[in-house]
Amino acid sequence: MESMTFVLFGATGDLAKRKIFPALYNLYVDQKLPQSISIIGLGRRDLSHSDFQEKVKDSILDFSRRLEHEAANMGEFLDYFRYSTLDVNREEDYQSLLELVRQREKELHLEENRMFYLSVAPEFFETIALNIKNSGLGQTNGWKRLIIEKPFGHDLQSARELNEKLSRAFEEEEIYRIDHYLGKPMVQNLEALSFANPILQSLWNKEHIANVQITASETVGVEKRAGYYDQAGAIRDMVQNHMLQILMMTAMAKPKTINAAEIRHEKRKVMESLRPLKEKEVKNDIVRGQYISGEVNGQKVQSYLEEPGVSPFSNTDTFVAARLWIDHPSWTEVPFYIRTGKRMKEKSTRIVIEFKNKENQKYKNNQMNPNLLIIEINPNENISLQLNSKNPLNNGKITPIRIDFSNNQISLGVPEAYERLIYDAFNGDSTFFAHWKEVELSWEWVQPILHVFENNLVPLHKYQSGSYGPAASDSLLLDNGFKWWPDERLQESKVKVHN
Ligand SMILES: NC(=O)C1=CN([C@@H]2O[C@H](COP(=O)(O)OP(=O)(O)OC[C@H]3O[C@@H](n4cnc5c(N)ncnc54)[C@H](OP(=O)(O)O)[C@@H]3O)[C@@H](O)[C@H]2O)C=CC1
Ligand SMILES: O=C1O[C@H](COP(=O)(O)O)[C@@H](O)[C@H](O)[C@H]1O
Repeated sequence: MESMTFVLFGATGDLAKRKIFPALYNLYVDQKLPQSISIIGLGRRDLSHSDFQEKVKDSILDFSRRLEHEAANMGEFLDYFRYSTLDVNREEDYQSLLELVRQREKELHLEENRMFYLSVAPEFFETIALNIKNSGLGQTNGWKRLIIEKPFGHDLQSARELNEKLSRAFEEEEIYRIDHYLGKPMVQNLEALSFANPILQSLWNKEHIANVQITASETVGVEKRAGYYDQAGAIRDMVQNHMLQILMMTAMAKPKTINAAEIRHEKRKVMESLRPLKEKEVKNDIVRGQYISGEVNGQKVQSYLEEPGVSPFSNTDTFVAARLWIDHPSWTEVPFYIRTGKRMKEKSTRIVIEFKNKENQKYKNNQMNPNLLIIEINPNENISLQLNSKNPLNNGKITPIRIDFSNNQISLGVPEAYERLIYDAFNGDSTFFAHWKEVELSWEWVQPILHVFENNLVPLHKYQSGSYGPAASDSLLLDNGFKWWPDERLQESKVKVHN
């Protein structure tokens, strides 16, 4: 791998502490860091190089997935790090940064490859990009790359403005937009699952698939992020990015070649085929909700409106479910359902593919369950197939059986999303980063929903914390003769019977 300088804006922040330093450390342990690298952290507060190295060390001890931090190795790793004080608005700070970058490039005989990671609030992106350009940091004899964290804009217009400003300093190929869902092993695996398995590939279309359900439910509430979340809601926080990215990865056609350009091209085609929503369709096809108090994992929790920092009159959505249609010959009349919410019964990110069952009528007196392919993304990584089979203990009645292809043993040693993504960015592989066109098309699709939500043109369904969300989200599927899988309300009612 080429030698480089990694410049981290926001190096004293939460994301750096919890994700970025541990990811860099694990890459180091796996010998996946460049042989020669200089890592420069930036923040407003005054820190010496060794203070900063101590912070990096603490973050690894607290958050690294592995504890192979014997002192000798740790010392070598920490020696890559230097710190420079920088206020994003002070031009002279970029000059000091440039001096440090050049000094380290000289000391370590590095090529002039520079990676800039903006782990700061998005309102700083534009200023930083401009200063990178004007200060000379961006003029190199090697390559330059920019990694940015979502949110990429607050709506379509602001996203376009942001992109336009970034593009004054960086080319599209130089921008790596992190969507950490694209770093999850099972999301990355979707492409292999559907295209490397002829059995599944032949079934991956409207002839055989009845509907697709994508769920990202969380048990946590708004946590300490009300300032951001109350302005964003689930629609911006999860749907515009993660949920639509999973949709693209699930519905894309087989690329001509498996490479970044072709995969991103096919993903874009999914978004271009996504049926746009007008106000009427938003009313029919979108359900929004907000949690009230309840019990999650045995703990009583307060309502969204009682959370610190949330406006007591907030109409912010903490739950969104939607029915989507992809107007592409492969997917005509196949509904895709998505839903995401906070303070729900379980933490589960999964895709369920329900297959059509044309043989159902042949078995009289036997209500058959559909075949399901269940792809569990988080917290478990697993693929399972639900089939129908005769049960010898029940007079040969046809009952569903599950075949599990559990990955849990392997997943213990699997790199985390940030490790995979940072490694890919080091290598210039943008396959699992969001292309601007994907981001723009996602905002275009979401924009009418923002309008309807902001003008309160649809009900805000209150749902109990610890539930499966508003019952109205079931109706989206019932309208088409389907239900969410696994059969959750049934499981819920069974639990109640046993109680
Ligand atoms: N935390 C998370 O889990 C996630 C965060 N993100 C995104 O990552 C980004 C960073 O988030 P997070 O780490 O949580 O934020 P924090 O508030 O914890 O950290 C912000 C960082 O920005 C620096 N900073 C603030 N103002 C300035 C300034 N004027 N000049 C220079 N540096 C400044 C701070 O340094 P100092 O105080 O020293 O000035 C600090 O290092 C955000 O865009 C967020 O949306 C995305 C996904 C998850
Ligand atoms: O980006 C975000 O994702 C998390 C959920 O991520 P996961 O990896 O735990 O599924 C969500 O809690 C957060 O609100 C959102 O900003």
